[in-house]
Amino acid sequence: MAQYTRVSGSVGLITLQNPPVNALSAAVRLGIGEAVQRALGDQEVQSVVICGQNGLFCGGADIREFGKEMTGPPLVPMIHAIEAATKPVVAAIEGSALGGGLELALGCHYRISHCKARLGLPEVTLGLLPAAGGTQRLPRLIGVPAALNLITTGHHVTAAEALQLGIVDQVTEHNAVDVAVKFALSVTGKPLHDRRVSSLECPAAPDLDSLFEEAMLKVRVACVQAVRAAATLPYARGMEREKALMATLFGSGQARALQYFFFAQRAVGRWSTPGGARWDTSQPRPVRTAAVIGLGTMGRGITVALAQAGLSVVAVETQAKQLTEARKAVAGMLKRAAVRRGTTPEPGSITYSDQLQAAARADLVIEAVFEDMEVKETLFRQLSAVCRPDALLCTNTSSLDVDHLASQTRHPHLVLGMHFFAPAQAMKLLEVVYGARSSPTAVATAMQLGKTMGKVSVAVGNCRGFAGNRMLKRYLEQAFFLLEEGATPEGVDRALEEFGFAMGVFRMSDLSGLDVGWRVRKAEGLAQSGLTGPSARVRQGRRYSPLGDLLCEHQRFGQKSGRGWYQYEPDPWLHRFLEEYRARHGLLPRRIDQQEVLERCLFVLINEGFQILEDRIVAGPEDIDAIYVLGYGWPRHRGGPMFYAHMVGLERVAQRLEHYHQAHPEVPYLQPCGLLRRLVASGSPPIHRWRRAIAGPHSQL
Ligand SMILES: CCC/C=C/C(=O)SCCNC(=O)CCNC(=O)[C@H](O)C(C)(C)COP(=O)([O-])OP(=O)([O-])OC[C@H]1O[C@@H](n2cnc3c(N)ncnc32)[C@H](O)[C@@H]1OP(=O)([O-])[O-]
Repeated sequence: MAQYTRVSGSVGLITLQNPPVNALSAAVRLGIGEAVQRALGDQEVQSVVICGQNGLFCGGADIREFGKEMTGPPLVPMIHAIEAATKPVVAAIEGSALGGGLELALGCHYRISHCKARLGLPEVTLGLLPAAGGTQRLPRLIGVPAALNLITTGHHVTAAEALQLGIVDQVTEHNAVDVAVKFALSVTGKPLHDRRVSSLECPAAPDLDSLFEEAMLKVRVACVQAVRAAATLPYARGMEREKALMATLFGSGQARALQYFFFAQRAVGRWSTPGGARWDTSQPRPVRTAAVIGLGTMGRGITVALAQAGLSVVAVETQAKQLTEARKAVAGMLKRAAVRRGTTPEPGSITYSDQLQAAARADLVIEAVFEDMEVKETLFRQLSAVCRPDALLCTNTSSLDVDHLASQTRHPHLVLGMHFFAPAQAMKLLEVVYGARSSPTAVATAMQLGKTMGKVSVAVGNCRGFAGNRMLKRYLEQAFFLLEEGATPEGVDRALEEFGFAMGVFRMSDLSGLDVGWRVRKAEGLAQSGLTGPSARVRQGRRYSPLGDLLCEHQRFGQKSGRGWYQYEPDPWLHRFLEEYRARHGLLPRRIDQQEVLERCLFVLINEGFQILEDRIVAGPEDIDAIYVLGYGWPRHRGGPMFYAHMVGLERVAQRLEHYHQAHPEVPYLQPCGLLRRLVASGSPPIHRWRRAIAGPHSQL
């Protein structure tokens, strides 16, 4: 909706009203159109101001309407009508003017922005282009190079940057609506022709062709083609081109996946646990001081993330040398981040200590010591004695049992996992792992703290590997099996990288270090050296590949040792090693195509995702997708593993898993899990219905 009032005698004020972000829904478009007509027809009104309620101009088109049949008046003619108005129209931009919101403002004759506002055309991040005149008006207003940059990256700019670029006419520290009303009074009666952006000539830029060619290479082809139309065609033909290009994008799988993921990231904030704790009934506690115990790579990153979020941090490391190094490294990270942001580093909110006692007054403690249960058990007992009785005690373990650690403390309801991803100061994902006894307040507090640190927090139940690493294990396992059967690391990685992963599984393992997993497998009794014959490839009655262990026995730990699955210097060793390994175990190599690589690696991971949903480790498929896109490099334009399964079709996923299970009966995880089978049997409902379908006693399956 849009509210119309008259203010200061002669200014028609139109306020967009559609909480929370004043998205341009059908009702809002209708409301704006009617209000504009009213203002233009009102004899008393000399000028018009458009603003949004609650300090936010407009978050753009209503993404929830995408993919549904269009209702209500379209956006483009409405913006045209505003631009064609014979009374000056001023946009008062507060909060955000994004996508269709900025395009609406570009249709106005003047733009006044509050200094804290952010502006941008993020459509490309949703697989779309700014098709409400954005690709035609923005280049005419600020020139092709700057417009191309904003449109093809989707980056937001600050009000100050927008002023410098020429997107807005004035920036104010005061109430932008009041300033815009005064401004509207001052421009009453002034000619409007050269204020209509669509009638401007696109400013000439040298060497436009090479600019477009370069931008084309950056893939955002449709956006580039549309902006090229602005530079080369009259406005009306440019608009036709924009519309045609948008039509090709609108129904694409990529756009659907990106829009799904936009909402998935937000859906994970509405967490719930099988015990009945929920985001809307659990109150987080304020956290002002946090302690980090253990200042290795993870501890340092966590310290930086907490300090950047404005908390006081007590950083504890008992080894003197490590403490000195950490202090230097943290200062360096904070400095580099400040330079990137164009600010100065915050004055020290971090205190360092080599004594655990220093954590005594912290509201929350995150331990990031060596991944070893005995070390962590001892630490939790000590923390429980040293810290405040109401302090939250969190572990950054990536796989150890949170319930067991909780049982070492006096207040197990205050113990949680906070599983960060490296580098912890940069990665957007946080798994908040609740144990059987974790209190709703503890979960809410950790979830909120993650958000304060700018992360997407996902609530996950306690199980081996939690959600992300539990699924990863199955994916890695299939990759090893494929090598045994004849594939090469290059071939597997190529298939995954062409699918969209930034790095294939072997390249990724080399980067993170092969010895880490080896140590875990040794502790679990899986990695055993010297085994020969059939028993070498079987553990706990299931197929097991010792390839990763053998590589480590040859001191190939990945990039850190100069070689792993790849040879970082000329070295035919690995292929010979694989041939000998296959011969030793009587494995006949065969040609493995890309389809098999993808299906075996990805469908087994998806199958484990369904098992995790069935075990109620996470509340919905969005949780898994957020974890995989933000923490494990799953290509965002494919929405996440569970959305991908929905796109491929559950029946096909189940059939292919069944097929591979028949070929490899010794790998039980290839068998479609119960939930996947039941979803298929109930007609493969779309992904937004899975949550309801899974929900315990009311299950519809
Ligand atoms: C021809 C067409 C051409 C134009 C195309 C476009 O404009 S494409 C659009 C281009 N625009 C964009 O891509 C901008 C997307 N939006 C944003 O970047 C941010 O929301 C923000 C910066 C506006 C506010 O940040 P913040 O941290 O204050 O808030 P938050 O992010 O937590 O969101 C709060 C709630 O609002 C919901 N919601 C948000 N936007 C939309 C929407 N457009 N629609 C519907 N819903 C939307 C969001 O799901 C959440 O709902 P929940 O979970 O509470 O049910």
